[in-house]
Amino acid sequence: MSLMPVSEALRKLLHSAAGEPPRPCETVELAAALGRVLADPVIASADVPPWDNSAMDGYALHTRDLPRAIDSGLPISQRITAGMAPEPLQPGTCARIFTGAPLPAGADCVEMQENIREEDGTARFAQALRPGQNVRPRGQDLTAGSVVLGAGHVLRPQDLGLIASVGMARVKVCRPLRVAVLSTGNELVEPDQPLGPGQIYNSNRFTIRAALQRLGQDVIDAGILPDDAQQTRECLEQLASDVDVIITSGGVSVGEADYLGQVLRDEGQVDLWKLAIKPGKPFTLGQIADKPVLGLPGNPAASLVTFVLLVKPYLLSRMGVKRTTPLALPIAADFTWDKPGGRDEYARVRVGEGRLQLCGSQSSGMLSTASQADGLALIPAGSIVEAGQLLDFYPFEGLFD
Ligand SMILES: Nc1nc2c(c(=O)[nH]1)N[C@H]1C(S)=C(S)[C@@H](COP(=O)(O)OP(=O)(O)OC[C@H]3O[C@@H](n4cnc5c(N)ncnc54)[C@H](O)[C@@H]3O)O[C@H]1N2
Ligand code: MOO
Repeated sequence: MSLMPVSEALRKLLHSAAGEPPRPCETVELAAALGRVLADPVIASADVPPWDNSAMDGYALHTRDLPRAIDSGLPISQRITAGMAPEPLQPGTCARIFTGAPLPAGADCVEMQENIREEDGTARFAQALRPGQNVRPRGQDLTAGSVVLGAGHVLRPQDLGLIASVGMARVKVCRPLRVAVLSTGNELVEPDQPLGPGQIYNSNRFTIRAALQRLGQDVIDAGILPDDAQQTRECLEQLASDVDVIITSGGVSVGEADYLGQVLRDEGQVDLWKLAIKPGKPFTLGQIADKPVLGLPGNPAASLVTFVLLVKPYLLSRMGVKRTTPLALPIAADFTWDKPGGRDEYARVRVGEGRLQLCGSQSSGMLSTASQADGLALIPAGSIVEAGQLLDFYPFEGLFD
């Protein structure tokens, strides 16, 4: 059976997300809006800055008075600090002015104080200035009525500052999704419990929960589900009545105990399965009782990679975010890759001396190499890599934000 290219899987995921009802929204204080998704565009109600102001500590004057300013100097007729409302500048004079202070009417430029000699209330200028020099004009940053940020924008620290700069204290944002996280497998035990024969600790639960928290979603931890068809069916149906999205790990491959996939096929529907991605081939998109189920493969690295590359764009799209694909940076490989694979491989890599270095084993059962890595590098299906070749690098910072 041929594997579905990742691009096609992503298209289907985003199409499926677009078919869901839009998120309800809520109004939050700006200080609590970090990472939230704007529900409405933010429009500037006034110009920023609201008036022309000085970019330097110095002296404001009109360029027409420059010949005299250089020749014999100009009397200083006022002193303007930030926060003051200045008087209009008397012709033939200059004003002492400080960074951020409003430019007085009648002045059109500012000279920095390092270039001025001040003596007995007179400022002597040394050089010519252009109109507008060292002046930050009204509306330089934003003009009244312009779109400050569009709907679907994920708010970062600089965005909160920008919104505050137009005087807004609250924003309308999308309500987070209720997302259930379900771990499947008889072998799983929670940390702090003794390990019995054949058992391992449930690590995916923590990776996935934390990744969802980073995205600001409401996480419902549904615990561990044993490998049992009846319990899988009941658990999925119960979760479907309670949450917006179900994310599972494990049980989606072809094994006899891979009940997650089986129950979806028998009781719900499977829209995506078997992708040309490594790690992560058995990633599944399905539905149960009309609720989406995103089935991550159990192998920890496969779970991580499919979360950041497939689940995250789906969730962002559900939240109304427009740009859902992660930012890729072209960086030269410091390794060779001789055997072309049949799937797009997302290799765990470090950046050392500006080049991508493989982080040891790329086994999908290993998580330590993911923790050593700075991000993922794409080695496209059917490709070899020569040292120095540019690869798309996806830093974890961008993948998890
Ligand atoms: N005959 C085939 N076997 C497998 C194929 C295949 O195409 N044919 N695909 C392999 C690939 S690729 C992957 S990836 C895995 C995924 O299988 P499942 O999603 O069904 O996952 P499990 O079998 O339940 O578990 C796989 C592996 O991961 C460990 N695991 C599971 N859950 C957790 C957890 N919460 N925390 C830590 N580790 C977990 C589990 O113990 C297994 O070792 O299938 C291949 N097989
Ligand atoms: O996704 Mo599996 O981990 O490709 O080997």
